[in-house]
Amino acid sequence: MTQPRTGVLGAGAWGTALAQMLASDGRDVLLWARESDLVEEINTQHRNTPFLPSAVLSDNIRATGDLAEMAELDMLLVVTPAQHLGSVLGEMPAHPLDLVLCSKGIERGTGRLMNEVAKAIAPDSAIAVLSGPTFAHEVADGLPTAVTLACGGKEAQWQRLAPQIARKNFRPYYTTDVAGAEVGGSVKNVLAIACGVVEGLGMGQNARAALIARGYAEMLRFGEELGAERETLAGLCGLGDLVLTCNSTSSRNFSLGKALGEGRTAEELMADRKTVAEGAHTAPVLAELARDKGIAMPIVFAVERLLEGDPVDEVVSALLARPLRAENPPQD
Ligand SMILES: NC(=O)c1ccc[n+]([C@@H]2O[C@H](COP(=O)([O-])OP(=O)(O)OC[C@H]3O[C@@H](n4cnc5c(N)ncnc54)[C@H](O)[C@@H]3O)[C@@H](O)[C@H]2O)c1
Ligand SMILES: O=P(O)(O)OC[C@H](O)CO
Repeated sequence: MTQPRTGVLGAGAWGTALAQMLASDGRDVLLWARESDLVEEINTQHRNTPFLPSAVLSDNIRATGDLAEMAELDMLLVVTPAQHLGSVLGEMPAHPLDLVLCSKGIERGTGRLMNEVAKAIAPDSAIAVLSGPTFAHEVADGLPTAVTLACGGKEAQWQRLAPQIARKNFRPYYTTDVAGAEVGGSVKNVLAIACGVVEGLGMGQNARAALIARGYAEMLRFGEELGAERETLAGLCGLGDLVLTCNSTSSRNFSLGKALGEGRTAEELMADRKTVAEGAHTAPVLAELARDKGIAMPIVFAVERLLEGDPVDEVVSALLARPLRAENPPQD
C-alpha cells in the first residue's frame, strides 16, 4: 500500500518541528512556508533560522510556497498562528483531506475554536485536533513527547491518523473530545502569561502553584460550558500542557508575562514580535466569551487588563483582594 502523502501547513517553530518528527522515519514531508526566502533556506540549507534555529532539518523535508500543491496531499497538519488559520485555509484550493489542527487559540471577532473555523472553510475535510505539552525544539530534537489526538467521535479517523502521526518518541493518545483538546491548549496560554507575571514580580513558587490550580479551575468552568469533558482537561492537552507552559521560559507566553512582571509594557512587547505568543491574542476573546456566558475567570480577566496596559501592581492587588470563598465546587 502506498503511504498517504503528508504535509505541514505553516513553517514556524511548531510546524517545522512536526515536519522533522514526521520525517524521522524516512517518509517524505512537504512543508508550506509563507515566506519565500524561508522556502529557499529550507530547501537549500535544511535550516529554518527565523523560527527554529537549533535544528538541522531532514533531507526528506521539502518546502513549498504553493498552497495548491498542499491541497493535493492526503493529510495536512495545520500549524499557522490561530488568528491566521482561517485566511490560510481559505486561500487553499478546496479538496477533501485529513486536516489535523495543531494551532492553539480562539479566533478574535468570532469566538470560534479552530475546528469551527476549519469546518466552515473545509466542510468536506475530516478534522482532528492535536494538542499537548510540546515545546517545538524538544520535538525537533526527537525527545519523548505525548499528545492528545482528538478525532471527533470517529474511531476510523483515529485508526487512519495514528499510524501516520505516531513515531517511536511521539505518542498520540486518542479522544473523541475535540472541544476539550482545543479549550485546554487555548486557555493554558493565557494562564502561562499570568504565571510569567508572578515570576517577573518575584512572587515565589507558592503563588505560581496557586495560579496553576486556580487557573485550572477556570479552564474546567470554561470547558464545561463548551461541552468539553473534565477527563480531557485533566489530560495531556489540558493540565499537562498547563504545567509545562507555566513553568518554563521556553514558553513564549510565560516569557511575555515575565517581562510584563519586570515592568515592560504590553505595547512595547507586542510591537515587533516575530514569533507568536497566542495567549495575548486569546485573552481578550476568551474574557469576552466568559463575560457573555457568565463564567467567572478572574485570572483570565486580570491578564486581559494587563495586556490593555493596566498597571501590574493594581491588577495583582485586585486579584489578591477578592472575597474569600469555597474552593470546591469551583464557582469563581
Ligand atoms: N512553538 C511551539 O513550541 C508550539 C507547540 C505547540 C503548539 N504551538 C502552536 O502552533 C501555532 C504556530 O506557532 P509556531 O510556534 O509554529 O509559530 P512561530 O512563532 O514559530 O512563527 C510564527 C509563524 O507565524 C506565521 N505568520 C506570521 N504572519 C502570518 C500571516 N499573516 N498569515 C499566516 N501566517 C503568518 C509565520 O510564517 C510563522 O510560521 C500556534 O498556535 C502555537 O500556539 C506552538
Ligand atoms: O511557547 P508557547 O508558550 O507558545 O508554548 C508552546 C507550546 O504550546 C507548549 O505546549
